[in-house]
Amino acid sequence: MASATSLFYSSLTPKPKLVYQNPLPNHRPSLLVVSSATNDSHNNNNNSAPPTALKKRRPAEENIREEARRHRLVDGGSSSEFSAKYVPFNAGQYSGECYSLDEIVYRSKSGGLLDVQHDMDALKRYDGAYWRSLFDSRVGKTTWPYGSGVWSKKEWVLPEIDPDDIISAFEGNSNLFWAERFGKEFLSMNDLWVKHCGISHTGSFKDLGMTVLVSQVNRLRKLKRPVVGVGCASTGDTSAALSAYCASAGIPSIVFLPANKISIAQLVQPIANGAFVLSIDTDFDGCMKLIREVTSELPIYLANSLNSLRLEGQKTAAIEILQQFDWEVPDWVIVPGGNLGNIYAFYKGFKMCEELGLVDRIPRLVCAQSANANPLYLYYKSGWKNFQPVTANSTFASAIQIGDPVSIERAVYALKNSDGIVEEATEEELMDATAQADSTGMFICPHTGVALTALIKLRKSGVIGASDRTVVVSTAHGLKFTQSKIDYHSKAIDGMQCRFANLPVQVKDDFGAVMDLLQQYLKKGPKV
Ligand SMILES: Cc1ncc(COP(=O)(O)O)c(C=O)c1O
Ligand SMILES: N[C@@H](CCOP(=O)(O)O)C(=O)O
Repeated sequence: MASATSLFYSSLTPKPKLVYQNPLPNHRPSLLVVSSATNDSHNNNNNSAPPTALKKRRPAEENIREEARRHRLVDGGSSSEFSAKYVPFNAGQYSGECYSLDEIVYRSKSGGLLDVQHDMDALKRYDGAYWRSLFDSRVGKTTWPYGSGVWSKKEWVLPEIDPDDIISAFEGNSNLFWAERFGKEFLSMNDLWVKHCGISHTGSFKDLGMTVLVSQVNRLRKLKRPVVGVGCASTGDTSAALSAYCASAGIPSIVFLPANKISIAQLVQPIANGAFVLSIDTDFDGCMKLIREVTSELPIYLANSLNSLRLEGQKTAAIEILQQFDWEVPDWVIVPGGNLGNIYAFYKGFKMCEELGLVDRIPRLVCAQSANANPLYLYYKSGWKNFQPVTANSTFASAIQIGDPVSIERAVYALKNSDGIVEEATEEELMDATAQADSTGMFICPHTGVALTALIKLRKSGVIGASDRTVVVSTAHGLKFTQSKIDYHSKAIDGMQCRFANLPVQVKDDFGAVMDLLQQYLKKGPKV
C-alpha cells in the first residue's frame, strides 16, 4: 500500500493531459514522475486553481538525492521505458552498427563520428503537449536531478542513468536576455535575444554537456569499467567544466592546454579544481591530436565533443530557448563555432522538439567563425565542395581558435538541414561588436562578439529582417576575457581603431580637479 507521503507526493506531481499513441500497461513511467512542490494551473484545462497542498519538508538527516531515491522506491523503482544507444553518425537506420552507452567507444567501425540515438518510438508514445507540460513543470525547482536545465529533460538525454549516478550543478535554465537597446540602436530590431549560456557554473555552455559526460563516467566507474580519469584538450572552457564536474564527483581529470593561448581566468579554473594540467607547446589542434592518441592507449575517458555524449547535454539549450518563448519558434539562432559540436547540438535539440510534436518547425541556424580560424566558413563559401583544415591564427575569440574541427560533418549536416548560413568576423569586427554590446549593458565574451558580427552582417544584407525573432547564443562569461576588453578600451591593439573604446580618465585627488572634469563631461552631454 502506498504510504501517506507517497500519496502526498504524487498529489503534487504535475499531471499533464496525456495522449497516448500506444497505451502503455504502466501508463505513468516512474522517471516521468517529478516531485514538484507546485501543481501549476497550466496543467488544468479548466483553469481552476489546483488543490494546493504544501510539500512536507524532507527529514533533516536526508539530502535531496536521498529524498529523490526514497520517492523512486515508493513509486516502484527507476527502470526506464526509454533508451538510447550510440550509432554511427548519419549512417541511416539500416546500418545495424550500434553500441550501448555503457561501452567506451568514440568512433564507428569505419572511423566516423558517433551519435546518440534515442528510441523515438518510445518517446512518441507521449504527445508534444505532454512533453511541453512535463518540461515546464520542472523549471527552477530543486528536485533532484530535475532542477537542472539539462536533467529536466532527462528522458531525452540519458534516459537510463540512475539519478543517484548523476553529477549536476543544477546547470542550464540560463537567462534569455531581451537585447532591447542593442537591437533597437544598432540593428533596428525589436525581437533580438541573447541566450546567456555562459552565465553558468563554470562560465560557459560546456557545463551542459559535461554534467552528462561526467555522470556517465561516474556510472561506468560504478560498473567497474576501466576509467582511471577523464581527459580533454581545451581552449579553456571544456577544461574548466571538466575539472569542476570531476572534482565534484571525486574523479581525476587531466587537461591538455595550448601554452599561452587561453585566458588567465580559464587557466586558473582547472588548477583550482585540482586537475592535472599539461600546458603544451602547441595549438588546440595539436592538443586534440595528442589527447586522442593518449586516450586510445590509457584508460582515460575522452571528454571532448568528439564524444557524442556531450552533445546530449548541450542540445538542451535549444529546447530551453523554445520553452522560454512558450514553445514559439524563433526565426534565427546564431551560434559561434570552433570544434563545431555545439551547432549540431542546437540542431538536434530543435529537431527532436519538431519530431516529437512540441513545435512545428525549426529555426534557421547561423554558425559564426572568427576569420582567423574559419575552416567551416571557407568550406561553406566553396559550396560545400572542398573541406580543408586550416592553421588557426591567433584571435581574441581564443576559445574558437581551432583549424581542424572534429565535428565538421555534424556541423555541415546541421546547416544543410536547417537552411543554415556560415558567417565570419574579423578581429576588429568582433571586438567592436563586443564593445557595442557591452555599451548597452551586456558584458559578453569575444565569441559572442563573433556571433553578433554575423548578425550585423546578415541584417545589413537584408537576410535577417528587422522583425525576425533572432537569438544570439552567448557561449561564455565576459569575465573570463577581461584582458581583451582592457586592451580594447585602452586602445592598445595594434592596427585596430577601437572605435567604441571608453578610456578611464586620470585625475588628481582634488575636489576642484574632479569638479572641472565633471563639468566638462556634463557640458559635452554624457555619452550613452
Ligand atoms: C566560449 C566558446 N564559444 C564557442 C565555442 C565553440 O563551440 P564548438 O566547439 O562546439 O563549436 C567554444 C568551444 O569551442 C567556446 O569555448
Ligand atoms: N572551446 C573548446 C574547444 C574544445 O571543444 P570541445 O567541445 O570539443 O570540447 C574548449 O573550451 O576547450
